[in-house]
Amino acid sequence: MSTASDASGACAQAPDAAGASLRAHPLLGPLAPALTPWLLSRRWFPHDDGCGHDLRPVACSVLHEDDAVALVHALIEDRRASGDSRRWQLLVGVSRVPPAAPDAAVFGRAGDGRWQGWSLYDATADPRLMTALVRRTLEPRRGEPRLTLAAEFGRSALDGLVPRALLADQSNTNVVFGDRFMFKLIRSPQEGVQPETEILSALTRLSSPSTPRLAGWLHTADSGSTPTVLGVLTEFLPNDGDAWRLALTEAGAGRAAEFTAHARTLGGAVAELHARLAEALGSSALTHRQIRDQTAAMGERLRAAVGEVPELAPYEKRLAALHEDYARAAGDGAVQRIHGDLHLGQILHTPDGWRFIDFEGEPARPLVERVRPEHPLRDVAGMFRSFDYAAAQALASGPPADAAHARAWCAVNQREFARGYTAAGGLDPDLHPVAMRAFEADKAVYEALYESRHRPEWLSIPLAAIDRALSGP
Ligand SMILES: Nc1ncnc2c1ncn2[C@@H]1O[C@H](COP(=O)(O)OP(=O)(O)O)[C@@H](O)[C@H]1O
Ligand SMILES: O=P(O)(O)O[C@H]1O[C@H](CO)[C@@H](O[C@H]2O[C@H](CO)[C@@H](O)[C@H](O)[C@H]2O)[C@H](O)[C@H]1O
Repeated sequence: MSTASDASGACAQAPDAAGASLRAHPLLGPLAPALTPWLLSRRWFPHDDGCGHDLRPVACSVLHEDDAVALVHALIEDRRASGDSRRWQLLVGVSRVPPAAPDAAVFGRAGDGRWQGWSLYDATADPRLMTALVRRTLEPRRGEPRLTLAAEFGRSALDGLVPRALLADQSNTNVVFGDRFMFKLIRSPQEGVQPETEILSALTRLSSPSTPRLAGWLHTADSGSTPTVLGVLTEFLPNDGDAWRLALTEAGAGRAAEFTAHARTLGGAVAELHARLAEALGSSALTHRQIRDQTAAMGERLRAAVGEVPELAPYEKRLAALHEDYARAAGDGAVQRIHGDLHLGQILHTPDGWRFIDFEGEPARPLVERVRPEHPLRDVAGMFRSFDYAAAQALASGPPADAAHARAWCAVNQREFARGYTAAGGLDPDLHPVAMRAFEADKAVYEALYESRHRPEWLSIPLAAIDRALSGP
């Protein structure tokens, strides 16, 4: 597919060009002119250079239809000019009259065809359609659509529960069913073992209190092919927010000591989570081969990120040297399943203590990489990075910005977190400085890629951290 760049090098590809293949599809064709620009502008859809997208239908079915409203399920592949390709999952509502959903969810009207002129919108925002999704997939009819909700409870448990979409779209879209269940629609599903269902299923069998219980999962059910997990249903955990909100609130209000106490208990909770993950899914000694593979993977991620985020280029050699340092220093550690994308926003503050959610791993990575056993200090490094983000957000941006105060707040909370982690049986990060430096840098490189794709205005946070780490003594 040809793409055009303007004089500044920015891409001038129109959404029309990206959606050419969708327009030829019998069902999606009339929806494509409105659907394509909406998809390209979602928070969960990567905004790299906005260029070179070629969207193609993979599967499409009508999950519900009456004379007022329809629910269309679609899997769409985005083939990039760069050679990458990723799948995206959409639930589109089609309504004859203005839909039972907030205005912000509505993105246009259908062109010609059976729904000509009907409103198009994100169906996750419509309680009727989310109820229809559950009914239809709990008891799929023979033939199309081949989607099944495998439920770990009696079928009636969801009856009468009113669905409500969470407003904050992150990597996925979450819908609460009557404060009893949380349904996560995975926006970029991949074929194969899905880490969140695998981990939550194992921890649920163990009756682990660290996480919500797994209640079910939505998956494709084509015979002969590996299922793709499309959604995850868990127990809803009543909470008064996550650790990220708490950190920003308390740091912003100058109540530093309060959060420092939380940092310590967070460390303890992560150590307990790691112990439960090892018990449920095993652990093994880190081998030379794994060290080589991990080092090579960090190098590949770095090269790919530099290709997409030119601001990383000046640091590339020094970052690669940190990977080599890790390869030389890594010795007699152990690997096990970890959270994989741990940050303050993944830990809910509940009346029963800290609870961990979102075991998907880093959403941009292939599933095979996300289910590998890893060094547990990777999660600790993720948390250290998150304290840095919180400090940058709460203390180092906006007036009165105070970079020195932010750095001190971050350091104290990292230290307390590490103490809590070690006291509860985790490794002492201070005894593994080379691994910690490599893992924090690797995470910051991932974050630079994530921010440049999804929140370019936050890119300076990981870049500043990389700069500090490499300019230090
Ligand atoms: N089991 C749960 N109980 C209560 N709230 C939850 C639960 N799971 C997720 N949430 C809420 O939904 C938000 C997004 O969930 P998450 O799994 O992190 O989605 P994403 O993959 O899009 O980041 C969380 O920040 C939290 O507020
Ligand atoms: O949406 P997910 O929770 O699956 O994770 C992705 O988005 C996160 C941001 O929402 C991102 O986390 C980064 O920003 C956080 C602050 O918003 C910060 O606390 C984390 O340390 C930082 O990595 C995460 O990397 C990404 O995978």
